[in-house]
Order: sequence, then C-alpha cells, then structure tokens
Amino acid sequence: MAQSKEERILNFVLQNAVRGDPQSVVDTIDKYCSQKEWAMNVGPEKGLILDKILEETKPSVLLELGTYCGYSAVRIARLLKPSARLLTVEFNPDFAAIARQMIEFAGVQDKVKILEGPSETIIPQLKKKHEVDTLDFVFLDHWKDRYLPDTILLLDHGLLRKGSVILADNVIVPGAPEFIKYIRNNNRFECTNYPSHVEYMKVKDAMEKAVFVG
Ligand SMILES: O=C(NCCCOCn1ccc2cnccc21)c1cc(-c2ccc(F)cc2)cc(O)c1O
Ligand SMILES: [Mg+2]
Repeated sequence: MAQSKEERILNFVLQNAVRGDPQSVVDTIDKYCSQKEWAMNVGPEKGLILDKILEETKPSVLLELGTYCGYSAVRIARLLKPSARLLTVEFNPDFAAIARQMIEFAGVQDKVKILEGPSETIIPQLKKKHEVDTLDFVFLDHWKDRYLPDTILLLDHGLLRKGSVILADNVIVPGAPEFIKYIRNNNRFECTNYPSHVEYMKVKDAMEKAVFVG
C-alpha cells in the first residue's frame, strides 16, 4: 500500500529526530515540511506566537481542535508544567494514529490525550466523560467553518471561565470570517490579531487570540 504524506512525515521523524526530545520532533517536522512536502502544521513562525501566548497564560487544562500529525500537540506539551493536561481532538482516524505515534516518540504522552471524533460530539462530553471543569486554553485548528459553532458550544456547556484564552489559527487563509465577525463584536471577548504567514509559505495569514472576560 502506498505511503501517505502523513506516514512519510512520521517516518522522517522516527529516523531523524531524538526520541524523548519534543523540540527535535518539532524541528524535524518543520525541516521535512519546508524542504520536501508541505503539510498543514501550524509551523515555526505561527508556532513562536503560540509559544509566547502559552508562556504568558501558563494553562493547566487545554483543548486543541485539529490534531493532524500531532505537531502542535507536541509543541504545546513541551511547554506545559508537569501537572498540565492537553486534550486534542482529531476527526480522521488515520491522522489520529499518526499523531499518537508522534506524541509517544516525543515523550509527551503523559500530558496529551487524543480524543477521536467530531468536535460537536466531543465538546458536550468534556465535563462528564473527560472530567473537565473549565478550559484555560483552547487552540482552534480544525475545519474553519466549525470555529464559530464550536466556540458557542464551549460557551453553552460552561467550559470557559474568566480569563480563558481561545487562539485560532488560519483566520486569513483558509479564513474564518464568521468566527472573526462574531468574536470581535462580542464584548465578552477581548481580541488580539497576530499577523503571520501560512506555514512554510510567503502567503499572509494570522492568528486571533480571544480572552473570555466572563
Ligand atoms: O484545513 C485546515 N485545517 C483543518 C484540517 C481538517 O480538520 C478536521 N478536523 C480535525 C479535528 C476535527 C474535529 N471535528 C471536526 C473536524 C475536525 C488547514 C488548512 C490550511 C491550508 C492553507 C493554505 C492552503 F492552500 C491549503 C490549506 C492551513 C492550515 O493551517 C490548516 O489548519
Ligand atoms: Mg492550521
């Protein structure tokens, strides 16, 4: 069976990164995806913005929507304190299988739990099935037309508290116009835009941070 791009990325990491070293996993994925095959990881430039916001926020309970190969899960987990936990949601079982191996190779499996399925099903289960009280940090990186409905789901299920940070990737390309319109006009959120570029490209993109003020 022909290998998928995601399998090629994983194999390149297994052969070239250092087991147990999440920074080397992040750098090795970036090397492969900038030199050999483009892939939709948040990447090094937007990754630094993600790092900075994580270091400012120091979250304990995090949710990521859109695991893909696990690049941002590893990138996030490498900065978390030992007691912090990241729940990451992936819809595509093949991607989830790749991400599981990526996360284990990086040695961050104790901080990361992959939940397989659609976000609209999983978000309502977070409190009872996954013992979440409220979320300190949410990274939106899945279907761009789900950013708004899933933000509303998070609100409806009492998963945000005063100071919860939502960080959205790709608000220019592919774009999330309904999400941006809603979040910037909702006085319960304080928004900041972070101009950047599409991963591994010169095309303009941006991330948006929205802090819930309660
Ligand atoms: O499409 C993108 N990401 C989304 C993947 C599917 O996510 C599906 N998915 C993952 C969990 C999950 C849970 N519930 C429902 C759907 C759920 C995405 C796309 C681009 C991009 C930029 C330029 C181009 F020319 C082409 C593509 C860049 C990015 O950074 C992205 O993140
Ligand atoms: Mg993205």
